[in-house]
Amino acid sequence: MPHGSRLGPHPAGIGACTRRLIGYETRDPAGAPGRIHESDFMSDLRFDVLTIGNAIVDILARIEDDLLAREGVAKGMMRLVDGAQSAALYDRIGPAIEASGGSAANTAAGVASLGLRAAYFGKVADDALGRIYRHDIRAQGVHYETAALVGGAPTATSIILISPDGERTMNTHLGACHALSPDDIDEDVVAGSAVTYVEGYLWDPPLAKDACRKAFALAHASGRKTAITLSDSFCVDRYRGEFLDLMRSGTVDIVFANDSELKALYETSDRASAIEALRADCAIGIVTLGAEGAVALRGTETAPAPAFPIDRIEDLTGAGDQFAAGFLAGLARDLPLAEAVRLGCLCGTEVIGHVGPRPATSLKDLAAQTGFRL
Ligand SMILES: Nc1ncnc2c1ncn2[C@@H]1O[C@H](COP(=O)(O)OP(=O)(O)OP(=O)(O)O)[C@@H](O)[C@H]1O
Ligand SMILES: O=C(O)C(=O)C[C@H](O)[C@H](O)CO
Repeated sequence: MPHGSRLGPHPAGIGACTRRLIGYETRDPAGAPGRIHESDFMSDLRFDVLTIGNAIVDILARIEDDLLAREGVAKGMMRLVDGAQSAALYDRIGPAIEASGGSAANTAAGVASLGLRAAYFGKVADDALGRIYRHDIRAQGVHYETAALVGGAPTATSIILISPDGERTMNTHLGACHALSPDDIDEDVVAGSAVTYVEGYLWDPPLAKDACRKAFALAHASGRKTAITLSDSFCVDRYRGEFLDLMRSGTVDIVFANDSELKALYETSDRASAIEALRADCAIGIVTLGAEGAVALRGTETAPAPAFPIDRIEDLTGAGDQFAAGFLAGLARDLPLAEAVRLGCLCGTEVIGHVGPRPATSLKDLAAQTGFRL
């Protein structure tokens, strides 16, 4: 299929597509884009973005890099650990900060912080951390109704080691996330969401990929869009064939990768050729490039944006997650592609200025102060 043709003749983004498919226009007479109109309710479009992911409580601690060498973990990666390994590592770190996390949940929180409508599916246990997690994501304005796991593994945690340069290395105990299954996919929510976005990390627990495939099929059957983040270069190494198949079969429309995930996907060290391969394999591809900003690809269109300057990087946890929030919100609001990338960069910059994976300020206000009209 030619690039971009899955998005139809008006390559104006998710919001535009959805509105076209359901036959209404949201620009008000004054021309302000993206207002929620009565027609939204008539159309059954309930959410701008639905995300699905591993529901994880982050345990964030500053470390010196020699701890990574002693632990035998590569800086910047996510490694899976069991309960005993997690407990042993916890004993070896200094004081920590606990915060609700999980890559796709962080993105949903970012979308809500931007003032858009977000929903989330992810599995916690019926335990203290699970109750905190549920409170936090709802308090952040995200629709979250996934049933908690009763009588099984505990709520997932990730011990996130923050290096002096802000890079984060994650040690994730998936716990209750192993129980996420197709039964947790609320069909009405998928059908009522303009885009369903999942994290590649979901290919680790056994049934979650089936849940994703079910959600993707429902989304497309309802005329909605689908998206995935490749999550981590080691995750790409584990599931390269399946990720490429999702892209080349048209199961996912929008693909997010950072530089190392992109190169891992195409097994090359050459960014330029990998970018062209990504362009050919999906309707919209986005590559985040840390301090170099990011670039989006849609058919023959290439839309780069520089990173916003930042005085001091405190913690890189969640940079890609918040980038995705800004970019998806930009598409939902019909921003030009380069502006959606720029909004993604703005959201990425906010989260690296403090410890923790979710916004510490209103992204809606930050976007308005920076000149975005959402
Ligand atoms: N050093 C930096 N300076 C300025 N902006 C940055 C920096 N690092 C990240 N960002 C912003 O955050 C966005 C996402 O960062 P990055 O490309 O590192 O994603 P990522 O590797 O997926 O992040 P993470 O895995 O830590 O969530 C970038 O496109 C950029 O806008
Ligand atoms: O920093 C990242 O890449 C993240 O995706 C953040 C973590 O996944 C998340 O908060 C872990 O629970």
